Amino acid sequence: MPPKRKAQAALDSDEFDSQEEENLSLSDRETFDRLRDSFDVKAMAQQARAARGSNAASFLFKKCDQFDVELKRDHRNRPLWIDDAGRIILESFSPIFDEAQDFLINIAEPQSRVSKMHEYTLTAHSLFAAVSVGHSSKEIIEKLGRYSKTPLSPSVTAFIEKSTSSFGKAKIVLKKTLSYIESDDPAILEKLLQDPVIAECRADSTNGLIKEAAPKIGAMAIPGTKMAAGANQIAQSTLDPQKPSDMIASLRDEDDDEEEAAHVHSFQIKSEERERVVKQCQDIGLPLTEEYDFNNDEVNANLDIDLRPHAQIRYYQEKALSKMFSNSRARSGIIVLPCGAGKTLVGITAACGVKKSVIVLCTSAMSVVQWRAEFLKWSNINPEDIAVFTSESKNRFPRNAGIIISTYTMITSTRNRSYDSEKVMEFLRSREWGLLIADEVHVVPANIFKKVTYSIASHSKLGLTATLLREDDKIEDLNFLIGPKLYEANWQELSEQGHIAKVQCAEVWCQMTPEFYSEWLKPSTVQKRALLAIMNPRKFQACQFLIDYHERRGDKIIVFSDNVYALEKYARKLNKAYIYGDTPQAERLRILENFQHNDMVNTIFLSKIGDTSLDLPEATCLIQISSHYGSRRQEAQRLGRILRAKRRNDEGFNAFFYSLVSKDTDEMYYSSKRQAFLVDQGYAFKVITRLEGLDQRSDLAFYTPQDRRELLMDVLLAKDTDAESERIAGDMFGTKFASTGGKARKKNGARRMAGTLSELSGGQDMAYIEYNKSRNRELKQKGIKNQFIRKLQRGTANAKKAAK
Ligand SMILES: Nc1ncnc2c1ncn2[C@@H]1O[C@H](COP(=O)(O)OP(=O)(O)OP(=O)(O)O)[C@@H](O)[C@H]1O
Repeated sequence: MPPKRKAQAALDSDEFDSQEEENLSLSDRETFDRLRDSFDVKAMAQQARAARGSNAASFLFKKCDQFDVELKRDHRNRPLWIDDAGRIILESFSPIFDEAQDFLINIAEPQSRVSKMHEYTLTAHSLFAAVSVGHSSKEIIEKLGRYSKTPLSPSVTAFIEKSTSSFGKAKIVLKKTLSYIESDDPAILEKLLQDPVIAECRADSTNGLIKEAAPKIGAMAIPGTKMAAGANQIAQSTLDPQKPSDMIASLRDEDDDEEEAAHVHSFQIKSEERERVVKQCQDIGLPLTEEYDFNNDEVNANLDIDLRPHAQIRYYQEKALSKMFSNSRARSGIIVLPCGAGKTLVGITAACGVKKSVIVLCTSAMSVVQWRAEFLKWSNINPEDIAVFTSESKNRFPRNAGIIISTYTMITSTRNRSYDSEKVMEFLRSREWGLLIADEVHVVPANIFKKVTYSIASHSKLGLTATLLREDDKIEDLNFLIGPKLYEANWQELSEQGHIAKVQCAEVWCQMTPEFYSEWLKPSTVQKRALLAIMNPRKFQACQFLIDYHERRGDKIIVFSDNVYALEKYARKLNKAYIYGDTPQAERLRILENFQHNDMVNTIFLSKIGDTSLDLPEATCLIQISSHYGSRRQEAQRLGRILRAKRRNDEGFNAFFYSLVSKDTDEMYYSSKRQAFLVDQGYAFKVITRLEGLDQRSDLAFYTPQDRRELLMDVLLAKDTDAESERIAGDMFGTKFASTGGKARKKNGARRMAGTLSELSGGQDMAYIEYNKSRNRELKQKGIKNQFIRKLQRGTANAKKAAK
């Protein structure tokens, strides 16, 4: 029975039939389960029936007083339910779904977007972001009312009015690398200065305010004015890809009719207290805006950069950028796009829009190399104008304006800076930057980002991420560290349109062998038990079986293991190449190059260094054998490695994502936690309880009891440190989470459905040949070069040369 009828049936029966509930697809079930946890389904169904509601979601709103209110007569044509607390359910099967979704994405936080129903929440932050991209309070209330099946409750209306009324009253600006709070209205500043925290952060000790003639910069975007209309026009512009030159022109379009305030008033704050002030202003209900009028900045030199003619911005990239650039200024904030959807090009286009010096911060030196290569690929920037600041190369650009790409660690580490590093840091500190692009921004801890903004005086900041997720729940910090979320794309929509691959996700349950399980049950250290679960021979065989199966289908496979001991054991035993933190850069590039272009190398093993930023469009299958506790962020980013699959637009193409878990161990608990985010993005995880044909395969590793006992001995003799996840210098991922033993999140885990591999993809008749030599060494002897890798290598070599 389709989910809509299923929901309808729930209205017509006294309770949810558990057998029928089993038949729901996982994503629908997940929504029902989660919502049902917080509501009383029976009562909801009765209430909704009483209200004669015949809509799919009506029974989900038991606690809403508004169900005493009549549904609008034409409620069937309206797609939204809004409860008193600002939670919104959108029916994705409504004919006006697209229009309603476009609107909701601007004003509310998406929580869950499974196939038939999407869930959003109105928050103060989301409404602040809505006003900052040109929506007025009146417009928000009117539109929500129009889409809603019931009249808006007064509490929702009041919340919207309150959250939007204080927007734009004061802003934070940068003048000659110093920070000021500025407003047209001195009373607002006086009010701010009455706050003890803000007063303490003031840089000067005078009582008065600085009064200046209003700069050309003009007033802030006022919702409903021509400026805002212009912004909306860009936001709602054609979905067809635009010519890059038009795109940039529209981003830089000026509006001369804007009215200017006669004077502005300001006071200076201590640069190191910038974030504290921004946060405090938010807390007291006077959020500061940060916008950069780059067109009128005559102090900082212009950067000669434009997109190349072949760069065609996709519609969702354009939508995201239009949120940043409406009203001809660059607004600080965060853009959320799925992995592989092209955040780098969004960042590059933003740099082409601002045309002032840009600093890009990444999480690793490898990403730095990739960002540089992408700048050269998509823009006409003079290669000399892009400098790289990493431990290997410490460059500056020679002209007045340029781009520097570096890592968070390079900018924020204070210990033992070399002379060269210190010189570059001085260079970075001494100037104003037009734009700071923060890649993978969700992983940056607040204290690190504070150090960044203290060192780098930038007029605007753009945070890029695929998952606004942090296991320590500090994601809220980003609102004041960078700015509000400007745009978040829908994963399923992009995958339907072929911008990212469609993926079949499965969790494969692997029985522990008796000898491994009896050891696992004994009192032992957490580390040893984890290692026993990872090295479970059944898991090993499942991995081997899946590799064989997918290699035969012509897939290119990445096997992920956080644990380096397991990574090496698996890879060596299966004679596959592997990369982890200690693998030298040249060897990494050689392996990746072979993976992409050598038909003999179809599987590689990667440690968590491959979680992010690796652009391997050949990869079509991913197998995860060990991972970082319940990290939803890692799960999503790993999925991202196959979302860019080159073959994604082939007819009927599917990429595959398998998580192998040892049954009846902690791995099962963590696995379900890990899936929660992806389930919210509409992915359905199947559980494979039995790999058909695996038991008959006598050629698989550890087939004999003797082999299994030997493996067990190895594992028991391994050091506890072997069982730990890899620690990578400068790695910021999940460190906090690790310290809490993975128990930081309260969010529900995903629910699973049983199935067999054949349902997913079918599989039999595998062959296995064992080699003794390390595949890494073998590849070293052969060596293949392609353009992409050569470019990467050339980038590194040039950087090294320049550094000398
Ligand atoms: N508009 C576009 N036209 C053509 N190719 C594009 C476009 N945007 C992005 N791509 C390509 O898509 C691939 C993925 O882009 P990118 O590496 O920027 O993804 P990402 O969003 O940063 O992913 P991750 O979060 O995994 O790092 C790259 O090969 C990039 O060149």
